[in-house]
Amino acid sequence: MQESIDRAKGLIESLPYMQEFRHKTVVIKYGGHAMVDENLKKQFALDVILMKHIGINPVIVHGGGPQINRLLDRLEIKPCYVQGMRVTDGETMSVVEMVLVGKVNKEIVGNINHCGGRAVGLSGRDGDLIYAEKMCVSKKNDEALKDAPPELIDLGRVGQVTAVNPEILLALEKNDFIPVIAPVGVGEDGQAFNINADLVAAAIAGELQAAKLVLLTDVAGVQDGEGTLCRSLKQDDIEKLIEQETIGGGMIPKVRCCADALSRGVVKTHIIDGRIEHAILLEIFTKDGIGTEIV
Ligand SMILES: Nc1ncnc2c1ncn2[C@@H]1O[C@H](COP(=O)(O)OP(=O)(O)O)[C@@H](O)[C@H]1O
Ligand SMILES: CC(=O)N[C@@H](CCC(=O)OP(=O)(O)O)C(=O)O
Repeated sequence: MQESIDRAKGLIESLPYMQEFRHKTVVIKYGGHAMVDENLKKQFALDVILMKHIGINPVIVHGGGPQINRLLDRLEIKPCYVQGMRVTDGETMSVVEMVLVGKVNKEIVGNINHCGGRAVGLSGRDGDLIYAEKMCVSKKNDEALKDAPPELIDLGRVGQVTAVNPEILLALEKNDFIPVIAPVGVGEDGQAFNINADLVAAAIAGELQAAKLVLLTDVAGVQDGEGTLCRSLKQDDIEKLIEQETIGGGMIPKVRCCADALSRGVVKTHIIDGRIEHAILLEIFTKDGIGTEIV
């Protein structure tokens, strides 16, 4: 009996958060490293469906870096990254679009719908959702690129978001669908751009004036210099921690995306471990959460 009572108490603990976020938008970035196995993928789908059922508007932006690398490997194409961005020539762009839009996106949509939700998959090219332009990488302040010849920093079809056209998302929300977005944008030439999924999630969260942006990754959150999890960070701390090299690698674009989303009016951002079952629910509906919040 006590176990059942505790379960009910757990539900009541969530009530204030359910009330707070009803009718609000929560953008979830579902990173490729968080898509570990079938069980975890199903739990993710169930979390999203539960959010939708209690009146929250979840919008999913997914990645798929490791999944792209697996196909590139089979095609014997070596992946190459500059400052966390995949150098994307024409052939790689076809693989990126095939994997993100054709495979990963459909798998997420399939899981949500199979579990009883109503998801619709989109790429940034659908309904002109994400406009993009070529991203230029500066060699300035980058020791690793100091001696690189100029052609080495042409990232090819890597894009950055120039605008989000939310029309299609609003139409889906009105009809109670859950949008699942692949991070491929459209350029002025009508061609596809490969965009880092964190950047897309931040731009969409800003455009929709989301209550939250939640990034699911493969670490517990942001760690301090001693390796301890930071429960809460302020937007102003971020550049300082990058300068001190406490934050490095793939975490740099993540925290910068959070700062960018906050500047665009998103209320709170979170970086959490997507490999934990029900990570999103634990972060949003419990007092302590499980990862790092950036406010
Ligand atoms: N201060 C830090 N706290 C946590 N992770 C960090 C930190 N500095 C660097 N990292 C690295 O950032 C990585 C997360 O970025 P990345 O692998 O690009 O994530 P994803 O594939 O989910 O987009 C971590 O696995 C970790 O190695
Ligand atoms: C330009 C660029 O690097 N694009 C990423 C898009 C996918 C992504 O961001 O996936 P994760 O979130 O799983 O890393 C890529 O090609 O891997």
